Amino acid sequence: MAEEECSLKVLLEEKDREIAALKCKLAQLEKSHAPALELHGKVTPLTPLRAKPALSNEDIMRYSRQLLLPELGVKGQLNLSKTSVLVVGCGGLGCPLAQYLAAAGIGRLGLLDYDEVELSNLHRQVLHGEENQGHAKALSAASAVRRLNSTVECIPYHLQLSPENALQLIQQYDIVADCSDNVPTRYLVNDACVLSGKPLVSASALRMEGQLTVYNYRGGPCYRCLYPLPPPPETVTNCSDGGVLGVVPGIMGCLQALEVLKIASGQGSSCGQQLVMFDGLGAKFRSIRLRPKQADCAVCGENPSVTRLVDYETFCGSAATDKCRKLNLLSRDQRITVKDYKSILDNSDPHLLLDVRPLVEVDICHLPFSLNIPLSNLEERKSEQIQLLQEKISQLKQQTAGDCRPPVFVICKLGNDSQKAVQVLEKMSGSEVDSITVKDISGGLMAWAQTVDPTFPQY
Ligand SMILES: Nc1ncnc2c1ncn2[C@@H]1O[C@H](COP(=O)(O)OP(=O)(O)OP(=O)(O)O)[C@@H](O)[C@H]1O
Ligand SMILES: [Zn+2]
Repeated sequence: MAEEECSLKVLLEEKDREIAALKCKLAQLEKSHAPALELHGKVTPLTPLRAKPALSNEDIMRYSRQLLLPELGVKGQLNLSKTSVLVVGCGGLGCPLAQYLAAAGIGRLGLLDYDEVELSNLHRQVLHGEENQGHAKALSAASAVRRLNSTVECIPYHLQLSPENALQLIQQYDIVADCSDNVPTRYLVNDACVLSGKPLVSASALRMEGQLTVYNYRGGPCYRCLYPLPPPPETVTNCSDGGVLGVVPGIMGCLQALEVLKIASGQGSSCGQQLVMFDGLGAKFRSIRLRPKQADCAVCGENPSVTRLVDYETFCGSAATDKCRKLNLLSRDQRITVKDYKSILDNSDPHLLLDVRPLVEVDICHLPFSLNIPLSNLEERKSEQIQLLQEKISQLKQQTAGDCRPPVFVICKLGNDSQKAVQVLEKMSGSEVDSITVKDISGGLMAWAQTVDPTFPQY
């Protein structure tokens, strides 16, 4: 009996290995298909969507619960089946949006994203699973959508929407949904929608709040009518900086799906000149009426200056991805690498390590012996915190008798806030803080985790 059990165990282990090898092969195959899809997205024009003459018995069963709605009915359902929607971004908003559009029987769904699935996406990007990590989001979302409703035509685009491809793509769809997370892409999608005459269902979500508007719809304003100029890049916070509770983009993505379905079915959206605001903390929705289309709008106005797509990264002063937002505020001699800092630790050289992240991030992980004063408190010159810093510096001075400008190293998550903190500290005068050598640790704690200590958590 024991022998049988043992050989069964060996067999199972062997099968597990086979399954793992097959999964690995599948992942490689999916990856190798991505460039082909990218090309497909760029060059191949789509065939027009054919209207279904009538609902099949299977359609009637599948959509029966929504067919019963007088607001939709058979006519509305047939309208859905002949509508195509381009989803820009398959992240926190795009996943629930695509899921509900597919479930409701939209005719064609274009799923566009340049990025790959990461573990930190899974709490909100609910079409992707653990096994999709490292895979193209567009492909992962497409296969989840196909599993849900194989009658929906689904076209993944593993590429970045850019001024070179946006018009060609957007012109092929009836409705566009902006589910991206950066300002240049918002202007790009807006302008491409205005120039192609497509309604744009746009939403955003951050922390515990969300917003939704439909632009360029039935004579209503476009995004530029309301925001003629981009915000200064340093005032823009994204989910990887500010955090977001997964269900909040879930709610906003569902609201986007609702507006798309209303437009596609023929019922129409009421958000064409309206901003819907969701406050997750207070569990409240608020709607405000927006100003109308502006005659002097640069793209949809009477004498537009934007008549073709422009360089949106230059216009906004920031990148169209949130991947490489690295500031360069200091000179070389004001910065050290994480490896340099490791040698300082190894040599036990006296110094002070100042961590300028918010407390909530310090609670996630931190280096031992660091002093935490958030950048915002330094900027506001919070007296208690400055006093604490001064005390630590005078202790350091006692340790480093003879060194009149002892070293203070500043660290944060990615090395952007720490540079700002160095500038703030250098401007402080007339105090202990005045007589230090202050340097930024380049790349911050994430560089520390990647190059010095792989056991240090990344977030
Ligand atoms: N110009 C663009 N072209 C294609 N996809 C885009 C573009 N701009 C943004 N996106 C995609 O939009 C999605 C936005 O979703 P979300 O903010 O939830 O995700 P994220 O960038 O993965 O998050 P995090 O900031 O936590 O890394 C991302 O998947 C991003 O790759
Ligand atoms: Zn406008």
